[in-house]
Amino acid sequence: MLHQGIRKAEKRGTSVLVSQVLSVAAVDPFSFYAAGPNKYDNDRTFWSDPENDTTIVGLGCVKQFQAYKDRFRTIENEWQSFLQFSIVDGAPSRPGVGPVLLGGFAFDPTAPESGDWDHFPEGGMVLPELMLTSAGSQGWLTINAIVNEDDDLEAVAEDLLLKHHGILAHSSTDISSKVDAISIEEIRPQEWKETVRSAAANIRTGKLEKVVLAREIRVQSSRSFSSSRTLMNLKKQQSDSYLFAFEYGKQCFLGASPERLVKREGQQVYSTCLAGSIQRGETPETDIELGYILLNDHKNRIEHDLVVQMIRRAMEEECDFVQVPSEPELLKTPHIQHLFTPVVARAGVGTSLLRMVERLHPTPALGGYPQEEAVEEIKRIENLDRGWYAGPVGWIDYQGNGEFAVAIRSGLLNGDQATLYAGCGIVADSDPESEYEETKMKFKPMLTALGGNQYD
Ligand SMILES: C=C(O[C@H]1C=CC=C(C(=O)O)[C@@H]1O)C(=O)O
Repeated sequence: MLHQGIRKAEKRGTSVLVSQVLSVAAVDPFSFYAAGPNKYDNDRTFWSDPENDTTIVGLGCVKQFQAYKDRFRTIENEWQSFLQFSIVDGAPSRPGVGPVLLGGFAFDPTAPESGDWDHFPEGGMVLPELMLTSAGSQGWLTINAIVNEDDDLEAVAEDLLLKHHGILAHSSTDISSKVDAISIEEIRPQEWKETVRSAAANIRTGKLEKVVLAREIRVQSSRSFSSSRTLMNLKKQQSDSYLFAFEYGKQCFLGASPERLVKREGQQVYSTCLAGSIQRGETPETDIELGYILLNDHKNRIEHDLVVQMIRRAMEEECDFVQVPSEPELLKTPHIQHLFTPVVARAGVGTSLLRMVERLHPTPALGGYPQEEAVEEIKRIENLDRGWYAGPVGWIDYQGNGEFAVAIRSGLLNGDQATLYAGCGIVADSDPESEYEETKMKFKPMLTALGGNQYD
């Protein structure tokens, strides 16, 4: 294949992607990720969906796709033209195997930056050098190489074999899920509550109907945070969420999000409306009671309905046969219950996964309503560099299948420090104190995974 690739590169006068897929016995994706730093220091990606349909771990990077302006389309176009002369061998006909890009997008590329996210591009997806896809007891290893016309076949082949053997030899690494002692620093909580108060007042008098305001907390550990350990903990504690991790330099952005943005599998498209929150009950009875309160709460229903309206409209523009249930149901995670409305559709002619991401982001679950005004309001009053928090993160394969989640319940690890982010939808009758309590609840999944739950 490499020989074929080099010949093709000569003929076309361009680099050629050679992608070889091997079926492998079940390899634990967490161990595979943890084995990465030996060779692939700071260059790892992780994705898994709540159904465990697709877990993808990427090590290294043979090509980066980064864009600022028109970021979704630019990456889409570059990916398509890059794939034009690619050679893919051994890939089964299932999504997420063979050439796959993994990555994400900042919430708002035009927002002022604090420096916290310096290593992260506004839009950045990577094609890993080695990628493990696992689904139940099945696994596939995709090895990607880019060859050029003047490459030496023997040298390229030897390099690939060494990497391949090296990683498989290491992938039995045992990861301890022990957590460290951590301390928490709140960042301007009073100022945030004040901002919520004035945002709600503006909503009562202006044309904005909802704005999502987020805040951050800083966490300090006695030793460097480990993204593999944190992912393992998230897997144990938040098994019904999407898990994701993206390393850039010494930083790693990771989290456990319950919220799908959009998934495409063949012509089938799925999205999710998730907004409106309440805590879990301590007993099954109080839990059911709280769920009932949430389903019937006026403020939460407004927050949720605005998300449904917007997603329905966006999906109807891009897809056919859009189905949206008329009433929300409950989605329960270990710390929180949400109002949840699933959306199913068929991809329209000429649409694509990244086009749908562009059309949907940010939904009123992360930005507000109307969309543009809400994003402007966030920029004006929030005083937070969201970076990739609340942006779309996910993957897209060479056949256009893939999935994006919304990067909430997340944090940025940086050595022995971590910054965690959480926000909530503000509407006309939002109360700053209860919104503050809601953000505390939304920090808990990440805090528990990092080192305990002393944030009460
Ligand atoms: C913005 C966040 O959550 C969103 C998703 C679900 C429920 C939400 C809410 O009830 O406010 C938020 O819209 C976050 O967790 O940081």
